[in-house]
Amino acid sequence: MADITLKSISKKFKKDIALDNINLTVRDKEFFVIFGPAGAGKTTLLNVIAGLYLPDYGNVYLNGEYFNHVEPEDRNIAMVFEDYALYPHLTVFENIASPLRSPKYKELNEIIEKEVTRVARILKIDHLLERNISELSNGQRQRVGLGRALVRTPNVFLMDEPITHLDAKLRHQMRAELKEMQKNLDTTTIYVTHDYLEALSLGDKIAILNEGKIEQIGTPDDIYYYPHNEFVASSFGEPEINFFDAIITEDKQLSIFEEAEIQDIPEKVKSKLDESVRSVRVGIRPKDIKYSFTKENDYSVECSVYSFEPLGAKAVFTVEKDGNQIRLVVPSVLQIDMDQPVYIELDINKAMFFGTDEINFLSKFIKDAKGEVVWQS
Ligand SMILES: Nc1ncnc2c1ncn2[C@@H]1O[C@H](COP(=O)(O)OP(=O)(O)OP(=O)(O)O)[C@@H](O)[C@H]1O
Repeated sequence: MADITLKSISKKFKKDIALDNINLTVRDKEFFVIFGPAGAGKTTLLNVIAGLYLPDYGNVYLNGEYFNHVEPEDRNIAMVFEDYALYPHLTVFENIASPLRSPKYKELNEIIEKEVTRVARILKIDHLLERNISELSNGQRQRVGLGRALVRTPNVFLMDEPITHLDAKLRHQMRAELKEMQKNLDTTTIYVTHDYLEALSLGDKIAILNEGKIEQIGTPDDIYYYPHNEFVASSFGEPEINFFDAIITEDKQLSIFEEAEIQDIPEKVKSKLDESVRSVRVGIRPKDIKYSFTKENDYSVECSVYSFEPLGAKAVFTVEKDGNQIRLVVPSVLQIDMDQPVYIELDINKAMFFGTDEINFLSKFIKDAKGEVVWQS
């Protein structure tokens, strides 16, 4: 069993703050995803957990025990990196077996045989064991890299973008396989990615990191449906969510476009709106905007066509209103005349409401006695 807790972790490189007061707990057997853009601090965080970097401030605990002073090689943590440095002159079997032959783990041949076969089966490379690394595809090499980490039954797996280099089709396949593999492994895993689909599909929990700070921690549903702020909402979803400035009227109704009818605010949002709130930001995902080519009701507004980008069965249709671009998802068979007017209607029941400070009115978080944000799961 292995759970990991980070308390108030901060790390600087000269003047660059890579991690800024990180607090999180990864529970035993959880698949915990760390998601964030380039330079967010994801790899630094893994290195702190692995013991490769000492934090400037804060503590790491394993199963509640203070862990900062434990040397990396004594942590029993296995790391899988994006560039899986394999031994090119050895077979797949020998590559996977290599950690078990190291002086630290020196295992009997019989045990090595059993373990390598077990891992190779999980990764579906058992038919490749006698091949040389040079005879493998990139995807197969990636699996050998994973196999080499899996063979050790560590306390924790740390995976740093392990499938980023694969082409889209293979990545999709590996994503499904990683998920299946995780069920069989039963080992706490911390997985770094900047791919939001990977985060949503693999994570039991996701922590969103941005400029060294945690923006939100939650289940994939929490993150997608209750993003804590505009940064999180924009990071999950393709095409990106649309934001509108809107006015709350005296009788608590919503006005987004001057020429459209004001609308009722969904009850659950209304009850959270303070009397003094007069302006909000409304976030609506592209799939939640209806379109038509004739005006159908008083809630729709006229826009002009900006662009039409077919992507297989679906297309991204961008329209323009008062100089702002609004993204919609439509079937790609739609015939669009660039000069025709288009009417859009926002599905307010699917909208997210953010304050002018970009914080979502409905996201689940509380503040502790010190005023620090504590995420509810
Ligand atoms: N060894 C180092 N020396 C100096 N600065 C560093 C070092 N490692 C990371 N940084 C800086 O710390 C910040 C966080 O880097 P980190 O590699 O952790 O981000 P990341 O989220 O993993 O990014 P990416 O997705 O691009 O790998 C960046 O500003 C980076 O330039």
